[in-house]
Amino acid sequence: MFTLPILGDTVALALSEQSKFMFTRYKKYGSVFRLNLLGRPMYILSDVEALRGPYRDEGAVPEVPFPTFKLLMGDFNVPGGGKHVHGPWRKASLAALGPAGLQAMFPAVLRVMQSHLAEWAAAGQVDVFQSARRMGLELAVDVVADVELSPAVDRTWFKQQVETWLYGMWGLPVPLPGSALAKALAAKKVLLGVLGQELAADHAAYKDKWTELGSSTAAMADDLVARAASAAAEGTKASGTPRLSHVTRLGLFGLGATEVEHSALSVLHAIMGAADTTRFALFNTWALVAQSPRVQDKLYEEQQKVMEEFGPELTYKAACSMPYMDATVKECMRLLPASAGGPRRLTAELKAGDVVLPAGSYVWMYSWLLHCLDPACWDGDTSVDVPAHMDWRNNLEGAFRPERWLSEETRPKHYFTFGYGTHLCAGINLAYLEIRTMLALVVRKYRLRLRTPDMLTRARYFPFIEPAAGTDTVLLEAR
Ligand code: HEM
Repeated sequence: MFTLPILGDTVALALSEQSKFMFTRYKKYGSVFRLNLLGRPMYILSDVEALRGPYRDEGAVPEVPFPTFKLLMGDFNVPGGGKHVHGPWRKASLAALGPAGLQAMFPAVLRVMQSHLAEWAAAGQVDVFQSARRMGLELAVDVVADVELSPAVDRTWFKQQVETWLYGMWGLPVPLPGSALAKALAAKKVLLGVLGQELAADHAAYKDKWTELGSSTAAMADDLVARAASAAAEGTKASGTPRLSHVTRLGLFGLGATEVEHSALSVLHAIMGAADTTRFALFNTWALVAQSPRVQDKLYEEQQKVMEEFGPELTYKAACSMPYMDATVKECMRLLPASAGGPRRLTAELKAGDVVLPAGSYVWMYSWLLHCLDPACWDGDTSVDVPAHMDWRNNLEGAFRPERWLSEETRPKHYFTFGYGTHLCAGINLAYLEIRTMLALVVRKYRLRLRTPDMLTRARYFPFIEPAAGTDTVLLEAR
Protein backbone atom coordinates (compact mmCIF):
# COMPACT_ATOMS: atom_id res chain seq x y z
CA MET A 1 0.00 0.00 0.00
CA PHE A 2 1.12 3.55 -0.53
CA THR A 3 0.07 7.16 -0.23
CA LEU A 4 0.76 10.04 -2.54
CA PRO A 5 0.10 13.72 -2.00
CA ILE A 6 -3.50 14.82 -2.67
CA LEU A 7 -2.83 16.41 -6.00
CA GLY A 8 -0.63 13.53 -7.07
CA ASP A 9 -3.50 11.05 -7.25
CA THR A 10 -6.30 13.38 -8.31
CA VAL A 11 -4.33 15.02 -11.10
CA ALA A 12 -2.75 11.76 -12.23
CA LEU A 13 -6.21 10.20 -12.43
CA ALA A 14 -7.53 13.16 -14.39
CA LEU A 15 -4.76 12.96 -16.93
CA SER A 16 -4.54 9.22 -17.34
CA GLU A 17 -7.31 7.05 -18.71
CA GLN A 18 -9.05 5.68 -15.59
CA SER A 19 -8.74 1.98 -16.52
CA LYS A 20 -5.06 2.36 -17.21
CA PHE A 21 -4.45 4.30 -14.01
CA MET A 22 -6.31 1.83 -11.80
CA PHE A 23 -4.95 -1.26 -13.53
CA THR A 24 -1.39 0.04 -13.18
CA ARG A 25 -1.90 0.57 -9.44
CA TYR A 26 -3.49 -2.88 -9.13
CA LYS A 27 -0.50 -4.50 -10.86
CA LYS A 28 1.90 -2.67 -8.59
CA TYR A 29 0.13 -2.93 -5.23
CA GLY A 30 -2.42 -5.75 -5.51
CA SER A 31 -6.10 -5.92 -4.66
CA VAL A 32 -6.06 -3.23 -1.92
CA PHE A 33 -4.42 0.13 -2.41
CA ARG A 34 -4.86 3.61 -1.08
CA LEU A 35 -5.37 6.82 -3.05
CA ASN A 36 -5.91 10.38 -2.00
CA LEU A 37 -8.84 11.57 -4.05
CA LEU A 38 -10.15 15.13 -3.75
CA GLY A 39 -8.46 15.41 -0.39
CA ARG A 40 -9.69 12.09 1.06
CA PRO A 41 -7.78 8.86 1.62
CA MET A 42 -9.72 6.07 -0.11
CA TYR A 43 -9.01 2.36 -0.23
CA ILE A 44 -9.66 0.95 -3.66
CA LEU A 45 -10.56 -2.72 -3.28
CA SER A 46 -10.96 -5.22 -6.07
CA ASP A 47 -11.82 -8.16 -3.84
CA VAL A 48 -15.54 -8.48 -4.60
CA GLU A 49 -16.05 -11.10 -1.87
CA ALA A 50 -14.61 -8.77 0.78
CA LEU A 51 -16.78 -5.90 -0.48
CA ARG A 52 -20.02 -7.84 -0.44
CA GLY A 53 -20.72 -7.04 3.24
CA PRO A 54 -19.98 -3.29 3.11
CA TYR A 55 -22.09 -2.93 -0.03
CA ARG A 56 -24.96 -4.64 1.78
CA ASP A 57 -24.70 -2.17 4.64
CA GLU A 58 -22.96 -4.72 6.86
CA GLY A 59 -20.21 -2.96 8.76
CA ALA A 60 -20.37 0.09 6.52
CA VAL A 61 -22.56 3.02 5.42
CA PRO A 62 -22.76 4.73 2.05
CA GLU A 63 -21.32 8.18 2.40
CA VAL A 64 -19.92 10.73 -0.02
CA PRO A 65 -17.15 12.29 2.03
CA PHE A 66 -16.34 15.19 -0.28
CA PRO A 67 -17.01 18.56 1.42
CA THR A 68 -18.25 20.20 -1.79
CA PHE A 69 -20.97 17.59 -2.08
CA LYS A 70 -22.15 18.20 1.49
CA LEU A 71 -22.11 21.97 1.06
CA LEU A 72 -24.34 21.77 -1.98
CA MET A 73 -26.59 18.88 -1.00
CA GLY A 74 -26.87 19.63 2.71
CA ASP A 75 -25.70 17.25 5.40
CA PHE A 76 -28.45 14.66 4.84
CA ASN A 77 -27.48 11.11 4.03
CA VAL A 78 -30.67 9.29 3.02
CA PRO A 79 -28.96 6.15 1.60
CA GLY A 80 -27.00 5.99 4.87
CA GLY A 81 -30.17 6.52 6.94
CA GLY A 82 -30.45 2.87 7.96
CA LYS A 83 -33.17 0.30 7.39
CA HIS A 84 -36.03 2.45 8.75
CA VAL A 85 -35.35 5.38 6.44
CA HIS A 86 -33.50 3.93 3.49
CA GLY A 87 -35.69 0.80 3.27
CA PRO A 88 -39.11 2.45 2.76
CA TRP A 89 -37.59 5.27 0.71
CA ARG A 90 -35.98 2.77 -1.64
CA LYS A 91 -39.17 0.73 -1.87
CA ALA A 92 -41.15 3.82 -2.91
CA SER A 93 -38.36 4.88 -5.31
CA LEU A 94 -38.46 1.51 -7.02
CA ALA A 95 -42.25 1.78 -7.26
CA ALA A 96 -41.95 5.19 -8.94
CA LEU A 97 -39.23 3.96 -11.29
CA GLY A 98 -40.72 0.55 -12.12
CA PRO A 99 -42.17 -0.40 -15.52
CA ALA A 100 -45.47 1.48 -15.00
CA GLY A 101 -43.65 4.64 -13.89
CA LEU A 102 -41.27 4.45 -16.82
CA GLN A 103 -44.10 3.97 -19.26
CA ALA A 104 -45.79 7.07 -17.84
CA MET A 105 -42.55 9.07 -18.14
CA PHE A 106 -41.80 7.90 -21.66
CA PRO A 107 -43.76 10.58 -23.60
CA ALA A 108 -41.91 13.33 -21.71
CA VAL A 109 -38.54 11.61 -22.31
CA LEU A 110 -39.36 11.33 -26.00
CA ARG A 111 -40.37 14.99 -26.22
CA VAL A 112 -37.04 16.14 -24.77
CA MET A 113 -35.10 13.89 -27.15
CA GLN A 114 -37.08 14.84 -30.24
CA SER A 115 -36.59 18.54 -29.61
CA HIS A 116 -32.82 18.00 -29.34
CA LEU A 117 -32.74 15.82 -32.41
CA ALA A 118 -34.53 18.52 -34.41
CA GLU A 119 -31.71 20.92 -33.53
CA TRP A 120 -29.06 18.37 -34.41
CA ALA A 121 -30.75 17.62 -37.72
CA ALA A 122 -31.00 21.30 -38.66
CA ALA A 123 -27.28 21.80 -38.00
CA GLY A 124 -26.15 18.45 -39.50
CA GLN A 125 -23.88 18.05 -36.53
CA VAL A 126 -23.83 18.26 -32.76
CA ASP A 127 -21.33 19.18 -30.09
CA VAL A 128 -22.02 16.13 -28.00
CA PHE A 129 -20.43 17.15 -24.72
CA GLN A 130 -22.53 20.29 -24.35
CA SER A 131 -25.58 18.67 -25.82
CA ALA A 132 -25.42 15.78 -23.33
CA ARG A 133 -25.12 18.32 -20.55
CA ARG A 134 -28.28 20.15 -21.63
CA MET A 135 -30.18 16.96 -22.23
CA GLY A 136 -29.23 15.48 -18.84
CA LEU A 137 -30.35 18.67 -17.16
CA GLU A 138 -33.67 18.84 -19.00
CA LEU A 139 -34.45 15.20 -18.32
CA ALA A 140 -33.68 15.68 -14.64
CA VAL A 141 -35.68 18.89 -14.20
CA ASP A 142 -38.60 18.22 -16.56
CA VAL A 143 -39.03 14.47 -16.26
CA VAL A 144 -37.37 13.01 -13.14
CA ALA A 145 -37.86 15.79 -10.59
CA ASP A 146 -40.88 16.88 -12.62
CA VAL A 147 -40.53 20.45 -11.31
CA GLU A 148 -43.78 22.40 -11.49
CA LEU A 149 -43.27 26.16 -11.65
CA SER A 150 -45.89 28.86 -11.83
CA PRO A 151 -45.78 31.14 -14.90
CA ALA A 152 -44.10 33.82 -12.75
CA VAL A 153 -40.89 31.76 -12.76
CA ASP A 154 -38.91 31.68 -15.98
CA ARG A 155 -38.13 27.99 -16.59
CA THR A 156 -35.03 28.72 -18.68
CA TRP A 157 -33.64 30.91 -15.92
CA PHE A 158 -34.47 28.21 -13.40
CA LYS A 159 -32.50 25.63 -15.38
CA GLN A 160 -29.55 27.99 -15.67
CA GLN A 161 -29.49 28.27 -11.90
CA VAL A 162 -29.64 24.49 -11.61
CA GLU A 163 -26.74 24.21 -14.05
CA THR A 164 -24.64 26.63 -11.98
CA TRP A 165 -25.49 24.69 -8.84
CA LEU A 166 -24.58 21.37 -10.44
CA TYR A 167 -21.33 22.66 -11.84
CA GLY A 168 -20.12 23.66 -8.39
CA MET A 169 -20.19 20.00 -7.39
CA TRP A 170 -17.02 19.41 -9.41
CA GLY A 171 -15.12 22.42 -8.12
CA LEU A 172 -12.59 22.75 -5.31
CA PRO A 173 -14.17 22.76 -1.83
CA VAL A 174 -13.14 26.38 -1.18
CA PRO A 175 -15.81 28.98 -1.97
CA LEU A 176 -13.44 31.75 -3.06
CA PRO A 177 -15.26 34.75 -4.58
CA GLY A 178 -16.02 34.02 -8.24
CA SER A 179 -15.25 30.30 -7.90
CA ALA A 180 -17.57 27.58 -9.23
CA LEU A 181 -18.46 26.66 -5.65
CA ALA A 182 -19.27 30.24 -4.62
CA LYS A 183 -21.54 30.61 -7.66
CA ALA A 184 -23.14 27.23 -6.92
CA LEU A 185 -23.87 28.19 -3.32
CA ALA A 186 -25.49 31.41 -4.49
CA ALA A 187 -27.57 29.47 -7.03
CA LYS A 188 -28.58 26.99 -4.33
CA LYS A 189 -29.89 29.83 -2.17
CA VAL A 190 -31.91 31.26 -5.04
CA LEU A 191 -33.26 27.84 -6.03
CA LEU A 192 -34.30 26.97 -2.49
CA GLY A 193 -36.07 30.32 -2.21
CA VAL A 194 -38.03 29.82 -5.44
CA LEU A 195 -38.82 26.18 -4.79
CA GLY A 196 -39.85 26.94 -1.22
CA GLN A 197 -42.51 29.34 -2.52
CA GLU A 198 -43.62 27.10 -5.36
CA LEU A 199 -43.95 24.05 -3.14
CA ALA A 200 -45.52 25.68 -0.09
CA ALA A 201 -49.05 24.27 -0.54
CA ASP A 202 -47.89 20.83 -1.64
CA HIS A 203 -45.44 20.69 1.26
CA ALA A 204 -48.13 21.62 3.80
CA ALA A 205 -50.48 18.87 2.58
CA TYR A 206 -47.62 16.35 2.61
CA LYS A 207 -46.63 17.31 6.11
CA ASP A 208 -50.21 16.96 7.36
CA LYS A 209 -50.31 13.44 5.97
CA TRP A 210 -46.91 12.69 7.50
CA THR A 211 -48.12 13.83 10.92
CA GLU A 212 -51.38 11.89 10.53
CA LEU A 213 -49.33 8.73 9.81
CA GLY A 214 -47.29 9.14 12.98
CA SER A 215 -44.17 10.48 11.23
CA SER A 216 -43.43 6.98 10.01
CA THR A 217 -41.35 6.64 6.84
CA ALA A 218 -42.69 3.14 6.23
CA ALA A 219 -46.34 4.19 6.64
CA MET A 220 -45.82 7.22 4.40
CA ALA A 221 -44.11 5.11 1.71
CA ASP A 222 -47.03 2.66 1.75
CA ASP A 223 -49.48 5.55 1.62
CA LEU A 224 -47.74 7.17 -1.37
CA VAL A 225 -47.85 3.88 -3.27
CA ALA A 226 -51.46 3.11 -2.26
CA ARG A 227 -52.75 6.60 -3.06
CA ALA A 228 -51.15 6.55 -6.51
CA ALA A 229 -52.70 3.15 -7.21
CA SER A 230 -56.17 4.27 -6.17
CA ALA A 231 -55.84 7.52 -8.15
CA ALA A 232 -55.07 5.41 -11.22
CA ALA A 233 -58.03 3.14 -10.47
CA GLU A 234 -60.30 6.20 -10.22
CA GLY A 235 -58.87 7.54 -13.46
CA THR A 236 -57.39 10.72 -11.94
CA LYS A 237 -53.79 9.61 -12.53
CA ALA A 238 -52.43 7.66 -15.47
CA SER A 239 -49.61 5.58 -14.08
CA GLY A 240 -50.57 4.30 -10.63
CA THR A 241 -47.07 5.06 -9.36
CA PRO A 242 -46.06 7.75 -6.85
CA ARG A 243 -44.48 11.00 -7.96
CA LEU A 244 -40.73 10.77 -7.70
CA SER A 245 -40.54 14.21 -6.11
CA HIS A 246 -42.78 12.98 -3.27
CA VAL A 247 -40.61 9.93 -2.82
CA THR A 248 -37.37 11.91 -2.71
CA ARG A 249 -38.92 14.19 -0.10
CA LEU A 250 -39.77 11.16 2.01
CA GLY A 251 -36.06 10.46 2.52
CA LEU A 252 -35.47 13.85 4.11
CA PHE A 253 -38.64 13.64 6.18
CA GLY A 254 -37.41 10.27 7.46
CA LEU A 255 -34.24 12.01 8.66
CA GLY A 256 -36.34 14.57 10.53
CA ALA A 257 -35.95 17.31 7.90
CA THR A 258 -39.58 18.26 7.48
CA GLU A 259 -39.59 22.00 6.81
CA VAL A 260 -40.46 23.56 3.49
CA GLU A 261 -36.79 24.27 2.71
CA HIS A 262 -36.17 20.55 3.02
CA SER A 263 -38.91 19.83 0.51
CA ALA A 264 -37.17 22.33 -1.76
CA LEU A 265 -33.81 20.68 -1.14
CA SER A 266 -35.25 17.27 -1.96
CA VAL A 267 -36.02 18.54 -5.47
CA LEU A 268 -32.33 19.39 -5.85
CA HIS A 269 -31.48 15.90 -4.57
CA ALA A 270 -33.65 14.32 -7.27
CA ILE A 271 -32.00 16.50 -9.91
CA MET A 272 -28.54 15.65 -8.61
CA GLY A 273 -29.21 11.89 -8.78
CA ALA A 274 -30.34 12.07 -12.37
CA ALA A 275 -28.68 14.99 -14.18
CA ASP A 276 -24.93 14.53 -14.45
CA THR A 277 -25.04 10.73 -14.29
CA THR A 278 -27.37 10.68 -17.29
CA ARG A 279 -25.33 13.34 -19.01
CA PHE A 280 -22.10 11.33 -18.76
CA ALA A 281 -23.92 8.18 -19.83
CA LEU A 282 -25.27 9.92 -22.93
CA PHE A 283 -21.92 11.43 -23.81
CA ASN A 284 -19.88 8.27 -23.23
CA THR A 285 -22.33 6.23 -25.30
CA TRP A 286 -22.37 8.65 -28.22
CA ALA A 287 -18.58 8.92 -28.12
CA LEU A 288 -18.13 5.16 -28.47
CA VAL A 289 -20.92 4.51 -30.94
CA ALA A 290 -19.74 7.37 -33.19
CA GLN A 291 -16.42 5.53 -33.52
CA SER A 292 -17.86 2.23 -34.65
CA PRO A 293 -19.58 2.04 -38.05
CA ARG A 294 -19.95 -1.70 -37.42
CA VAL A 295 -22.04 -1.22 -34.28
CA GLN A 296 -24.06 1.54 -35.94
CA ASP A 297 -24.92 -0.74 -38.86
CA LYS A 298 -26.09 -3.46 -36.49
CA LEU A 299 -28.16 -0.95 -34.53
CA TYR A 300 -29.67 0.31 -37.78
CA GLU A 301 -30.57 -3.24 -38.86
CA GLU A 302 -32.24 -3.80 -35.51
CA GLN A 303 -34.19 -0.56 -35.83
CA GLN A 304 -35.49 -1.68 -39.25
CA LYS A 305 -36.89 -4.79 -37.58
CA VAL A 306 -38.30 -2.80 -34.68
CA MET A 307 -40.10 -0.48 -37.11
CA GLU A 308 -41.47 -3.45 -39.04
CA GLU A 309 -42.86 -4.90 -35.83
CA PHE A 310 -44.01 -1.78 -33.96
CA GLY A 311 -44.44 0.83 -36.70
CA PRO A 312 -42.47 4.03 -37.38
CA GLU A 313 -43.35 5.77 -34.09
CA LEU A 314 -40.98 5.04 -31.25
CA THR A 315 -43.24 3.73 -28.49
CA TYR A 316 -42.36 2.61 -24.97
CA LYS A 317 -42.93 -1.00 -25.99
CA ALA A 318 -40.66 -0.61 -29.01
CA ALA A 319 -37.97 1.03 -26.87
CA CYS A 320 -38.06 -2.03 -24.60
CA SER A 321 -37.71 -4.49 -27.49
CA MET A 322 -34.19 -3.84 -28.77
CA PRO A 323 -31.76 -6.52 -27.51
CA TYR A 324 -28.77 -5.33 -29.53
CA MET A 325 -29.39 -1.72 -28.49
CA ASP A 326 -29.66 -2.86 -24.90
CA ALA A 327 -26.38 -4.74 -25.21
CA THR A 328 -24.74 -1.69 -26.81
CA VAL A 329 -25.75 0.60 -23.96
CA LYS A 330 -24.46 -1.88 -21.36
CA GLU A 331 -21.25 -2.32 -23.31
CA CYS A 332 -20.72 1.46 -23.41
CA MET A 333 -21.33 1.65 -19.66
CA ARG A 334 -18.89 -1.21 -19.08
CA LEU A 335 -16.15 0.27 -21.22
CA LEU A 336 -16.60 3.92 -20.23
CA PRO A 337 -18.57 3.89 -16.96
CA ALA A 338 -20.67 7.00 -16.34
CA SER A 339 -19.99 6.47 -12.63
CA ALA A 340 -17.13 4.92 -10.71
CA GLY A 341 -19.67 3.79 -8.06
CA GLY A 342 -20.06 5.14 -4.54
CA PRO A 343 -17.67 4.78 -1.57
CA ARG A 344 -18.49 3.29 1.83
CA ARG A 345 -17.37 4.38 5.30
CA LEU A 346 -16.52 1.34 7.37
CA THR A 347 -18.25 1.16 10.75
CA ALA A 348 -16.36 -2.03 11.63
CA GLU A 349 -12.92 -3.22 10.59
CA LEU A 350 -12.77 -5.05 7.29
CA LYS A 351 -10.49 -7.93 6.38
CA ALA A 352 -9.56 -8.09 2.72
CA GLY A 353 -7.00 -10.81 2.02
CA ASP A 354 -4.18 -10.22 4.48
CA VAL A 355 -5.03 -6.54 4.93
CA VAL A 356 -7.21 -5.28 7.81
CA LEU A 357 -8.79 -1.88 7.27
CA PRO A 358 -9.90 -0.07 10.43
CA ALA A 359 -13.40 1.28 11.08
CA GLY A 360 -13.67 4.82 9.78
CA SER A 361 -11.78 4.04 6.55
CA TYR A 362 -13.42 4.68 3.21
CA VAL A 363 -13.51 1.79 0.74
CA TRP A 364 -14.51 2.01 -2.88
CA MET A 365 -15.67 -0.64 -5.33
CA TYR A 366 -14.28 1.26 -8.29
CA SER A 367 -16.15 0.27 -11.45
CA TRP A 368 -13.32 1.05 -13.89
CA LEU A 369 -10.90 -1.28 -12.09
CA LEU A 370 -13.36 -4.09 -11.52
CA HIS A 371 -14.35 -4.02 -15.17
CA CYS A 372 -10.67 -4.53 -16.02
CA LEU A 373 -10.57 -7.62 -13.80
CA ASP A 374 -13.80 -9.19 -15.06
CA PRO A 375 -13.34 -12.99 -14.89
CA ALA A 376 -15.50 -13.45 -17.99
CA CYS A 377 -13.46 -11.05 -20.13
CA TRP A 378 -9.93 -10.89 -18.71
CA ASP A 379 -7.37 -13.60 -19.35
CA GLY A 380 -5.21 -12.55 -16.38
CA ASP A 381 -2.48 -11.00 -18.55
CA THR A 382 -0.70 -8.32 -16.52
CA SER A 383 1.95 -7.54 -19.13
CA VAL A 384 -0.39 -5.06 -20.84
CA ASP A 385 -1.20 -1.45 -19.86
CA VAL A 386 -4.94 -2.11 -20.08
CA PRO A 387 -6.66 -5.49 -20.58
CA ALA A 388 -7.76 -5.94 -24.20
CA HIS A 389 -11.49 -5.91 -23.33
CA MET A 390 -11.10 -2.38 -21.83
CA ASP A 391 -8.60 -1.03 -24.34
CA TRP A 392 -10.84 1.08 -26.56
CA ARG A 393 -7.87 3.32 -27.22
CA ASN A 394 -5.74 0.76 -29.10
CA ASN A 395 -8.28 -1.94 -29.75
CA LEU A 396 -11.68 -0.32 -30.28
CA GLU A 397 -13.25 -3.09 -32.34
CA GLY A 398 -11.92 -5.80 -30.01
CA ALA A 399 -12.94 -3.99 -26.83
CA PHE A 400 -16.28 -2.54 -27.90
CA ARG A 401 -18.35 -5.67 -28.51
CA PRO A 402 -22.02 -5.41 -27.56
CA GLU A 403 -22.29 -9.04 -28.69
CA ARG A 404 -20.58 -10.18 -25.49
CA TRP A 405 -23.80 -9.37 -23.59
CA LEU A 406 -25.90 -11.62 -25.82
CA SER A 407 -24.65 -15.03 -24.70
CA GLU A 408 -24.32 -16.55 -21.25
CA GLU A 409 -20.70 -17.67 -21.86
CA THR A 410 -19.42 -14.23 -22.80
CA ARG A 411 -21.67 -12.01 -20.66
CA PRO A 412 -19.52 -9.83 -18.36
CA LYS A 413 -19.60 -10.81 -14.68
CA HIS A 414 -18.28 -7.51 -13.33
CA TYR A 415 -20.58 -4.62 -14.06
CA PHE A 416 -20.58 -1.92 -11.40
CA THR A 417 -21.38 1.34 -13.21
CA PHE A 418 -24.71 1.49 -11.36
CA GLY A 419 -23.33 0.28 -8.06
CA TYR A 420 -23.96 -3.01 -6.35
CA GLY A 421 -25.98 -4.52 -3.52
CA THR A 422 -28.40 -2.68 -1.27
CA HIS A 423 -27.91 0.67 -3.02
CA LEU A 424 -27.87 -0.47 -6.63
CA CYS A 425 -29.06 2.50 -8.68
CA ALA A 426 -32.83 2.88 -8.38
CA GLY A 427 -32.92 4.77 -11.71
CA ILE A 428 -30.98 2.21 -13.75
CA ASN A 429 -33.90 1.28 -15.99
CA LEU A 430 -34.83 4.89 -16.58
CA ALA A 431 -31.22 5.66 -17.53
CA TYR A 432 -31.18 2.73 -19.96
CA LEU A 433 -34.52 3.79 -21.42
CA GLU A 434 -33.31 7.34 -21.98
CA ILE A 435 -30.08 6.32 -23.68
CA ARG A 436 -31.78 3.67 -25.84
CA THR A 437 -34.46 6.12 -26.92
CA MET A 438 -32.04 8.80 -28.04
CA LEU A 439 -29.75 6.36 -29.80
CA ALA A 440 -32.68 4.70 -31.58
CA LEU A 441 -33.99 8.06 -32.83
CA VAL A 442 -30.54 8.98 -34.16
CA VAL A 443 -29.43 5.73 -35.79
CA ARG A 444 -32.73 5.37 -37.61
CA LYS A 445 -31.80 8.42 -39.67
CA TYR A 446 -28.07 9.04 -39.45
CA ARG A 447 -24.60 7.65 -39.38
CA LEU A 448 -22.50 9.30 -36.70
CA ARG A 449 -18.87 10.24 -37.16
CA LEU A 450 -16.49 12.13 -34.85
CA ARG A 451 -15.01 15.16 -36.55
CA THR A 452 -11.98 14.76 -34.28
CA PRO A 453 -11.43 10.98 -34.33
CA ASP A 454 -9.09 11.03 -31.32
CA MET A 455 -11.48 13.08 -29.16
CA LEU A 456 -11.46 10.53 -26.34
CA THR A 457 -7.71 10.06 -26.36
CA ARG A 458 -7.28 13.79 -25.82
CA ALA A 459 -9.90 14.03 -23.08
CA ARG A 460 -9.49 14.56 -19.34
CA TYR A 461 -10.70 11.62 -17.26
CA PHE A 462 -11.49 12.57 -13.69
CA PRO A 463 -13.92 13.28 -12.13
CA PHE A 464 -15.65 12.70 -15.49
CA ILE A 465 -14.65 12.44 -19.13
CA GLU A 466 -14.30 15.91 -20.57
CA PRO A 467 -13.09 16.33 -24.16
CA ALA A 468 -10.63 19.07 -25.05
CA ALA A 469 -12.37 22.26 -26.20
CA GLY A 470 -13.61 22.11 -29.78
CA THR A 471 -13.11 18.35 -30.22
CA ASP A 472 -16.59 17.03 -29.40
CA THR A 473 -18.39 17.58 -32.71
CA VAL A 474 -20.22 14.59 -34.12
CA LEU A 475 -21.21 14.79 -37.79
CA LEU A 476 -24.59 13.41 -38.78
CA GLU A 477 -24.64 11.77 -42.21
CA ALA A 478 -28.11 10.92 -43.51
CA ARG A 479 -28.68 7.19 -44.20
C1 HEM B 1 -26.50 6.60 -16.28
C2 HEM B 1 -27.06 7.21 -15.27
C3 HEM B 1 -26.85 6.79 -13.84
C4 HEM B 1 -25.76 6.22 -13.23
C5 HEM B 1 -24.43 5.85 -13.87
C6 HEM B 1 -26.10 6.03 -11.85
C7 HEM B 1 -25.26 5.46 -10.90
C8 HEM B 1 -25.62 5.18 -9.61
C9 HEM B 1 -24.77 4.51 -8.64
C10 HEM B 1 -23.35 4.07 -8.88
C11 HEM B 1 -25.48 4.39 -7.49
C12 HEM B 1 -25.01 3.72 -6.20
C13 HEM B 1 -24.28 4.68 -5.32
C14 HEM B 1 -23.67 3.98 -4.13
O1 HEM B 1 -23.59 2.76 -4.09
O2 HEM B 1 -23.26 4.70 -3.21
C15 HEM B 1 -26.77 5.00 -7.71
C16 HEM B 1 -27.77 5.06 -6.76
C17 HEM B 1 -28.96 5.68 -6.98
N1 HEM B 1 -29.42 6.21 -8.16
FE1 HEM B 1 -28.44 6.26 -9.92
N2 HEM B 1 -27.37 6.49 -11.63
C18 HEM B 1 -27.87 6.95 -12.83
C19 HEM B 1 -29.10 7.50 -13.06
C20 HEM B 1 -30.07 7.65 -12.12
C21 HEM B 1 -31.37 8.24 -12.34
C22 HEM B 1 -31.86 8.75 -13.69
C23 HEM B 1 -32.02 8.23 -11.14
C24 HEM B 1 -33.38 8.73 -10.77
C25 HEM B 1 -34.37 8.74 -11.48
C26 HEM B 1 -31.15 7.61 -10.18
C27 HEM B 1 -31.47 7.39 -8.85
C28 HEM B 1 -30.66 6.74 -7.94
C29 HEM B 1 -31.04 6.53 -6.55
C30 HEM B 1 -32.35 6.95 -5.90
C31 HEM B 1 -29.97 5.86 -5.95
C32 HEM B 1 -29.84 5.45 -4.48
C33 HEM B 1 -30.26 4.03 -4.30
C34 HEM B 1 -30.17 3.56 -2.85
O3 HEM B 1 -29.39 4.09 -2.05
O4 HEM B 1 -30.93 2.66 -2.53
N3 HEM B 1 -29.99 7.27 -10.80
N4 HEM B 1 -26.84 5.46 -9.01
